[in-house]
Amino acid sequence: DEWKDRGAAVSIQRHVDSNGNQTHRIVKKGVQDFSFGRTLGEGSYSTVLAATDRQTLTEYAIKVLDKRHIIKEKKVKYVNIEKNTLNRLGDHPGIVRLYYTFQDERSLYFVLDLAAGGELLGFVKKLGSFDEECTRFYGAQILDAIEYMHSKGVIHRDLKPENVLLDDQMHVKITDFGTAKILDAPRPNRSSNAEGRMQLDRQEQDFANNIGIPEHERANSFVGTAEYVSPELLTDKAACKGSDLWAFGCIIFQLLAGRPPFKAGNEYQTFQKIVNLEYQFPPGFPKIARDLVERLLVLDPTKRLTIEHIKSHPFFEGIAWGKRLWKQKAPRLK
Ligand SMILES: Nc1ncnc2c1ncn2[C@@H]1O[C@H](COP(=O)(O)OP(=O)(O)OP(=O)(O)O)[C@@H](O)[C@H]1O
Ligand SMILES: O=C(O)[C@@H]1CCC(=O)N(CCc2ccc(Cl)cc2)[C@H]1c1ccccc1Cl
Repeated sequence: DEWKDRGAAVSIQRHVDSNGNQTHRIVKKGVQDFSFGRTLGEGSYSTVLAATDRQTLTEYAIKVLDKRHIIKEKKVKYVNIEKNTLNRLGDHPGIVRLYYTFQDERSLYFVLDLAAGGELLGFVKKLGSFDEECTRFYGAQILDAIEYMHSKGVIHRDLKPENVLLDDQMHVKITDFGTAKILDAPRPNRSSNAEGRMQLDRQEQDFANNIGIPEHERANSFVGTAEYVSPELLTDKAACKGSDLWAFGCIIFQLLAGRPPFKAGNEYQTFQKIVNLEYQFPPGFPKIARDLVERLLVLDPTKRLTIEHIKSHPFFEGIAWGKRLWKQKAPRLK
């Protein structure tokens, strides 16, 4: 049997030799242990390939990062954040799991759950919008995963339909934790401003300093995705757990309306709409969903609904939270 230390590429195999003596073999997974298949997608610094473990025939998605490119683009810290965050979030059905990492001279490899269904965004675009039942199911799975992340002290900070993947059962698998924030225990020397909010971390400071500067001219700033960025991140305060719930509100709106609430000609105009809370519901937007969204898209993060309140909101009436949510069949997207 194998004992896997997740996040490392090591597995220890218990072995009994012919004289019945028990021995242990340290087995390090590497490129040779997998046969690589089709390209699932490309990121700015990565390529994601389907791959099969030659021994167990298990299928994975392997994210391959080019070291030279990462170093050139000064993204080494994102790689470490992604790895450390995924290692912390290893035990939830709604979050892409990291099984191994290994490297060779040119690349870093992350062996992840295969989300064979692709991106939720693809389905929203294909169908135009979701009906209430589908929005309720996918919203509930996304919220359940957010609750787990927050319970582990992780803020995603870039939640959007592109980062909500789907597995072969069409269940949610959230990915892309390179820009996540790990809420480490407040260090004694960390000051916090009036409302006791954590001070900006470097990424947020970078971002705050670069608002309005076109991406290509920014000096290494952290960029969430304009349409889903929360107002507190724009008015140069630190992101908080409420920032993920702002993005959640935007996602619920988008699933039902077929477009995000805040969208303008360019990023800067989108930011203006966000900080001025300038958005309209399309005619026919369901009333109870409207009530939920209005209580999430609130400028003051401390005034947004908490996860507990969202779960008991009438919009989620009938949802069985917890394990059952992940056992049931996904409603057919139509
Ligand atoms: N676990 C996975 N299973 C299946 N497909 C995946 C998986 N992870 C990523 N992908 C696909 O691969 C593509 C690249 O993902 P990756 O995380 O490398 O970059 P990205 O985050 O999309 O881009 P960027 O790095 O610019 O933010 C994505 O479009 C995604 O749809
Ligand atoms: O943190 C770890 O698990 C190891 C520690 C040993 C090690 O050398 N690496 C790679 C460090 C690294 C990060 C970025 C670049 Cl561009 C190059 C090397 C780390 C690593 C290995 C494989 C995949 C990801 C990472 Cl961060």
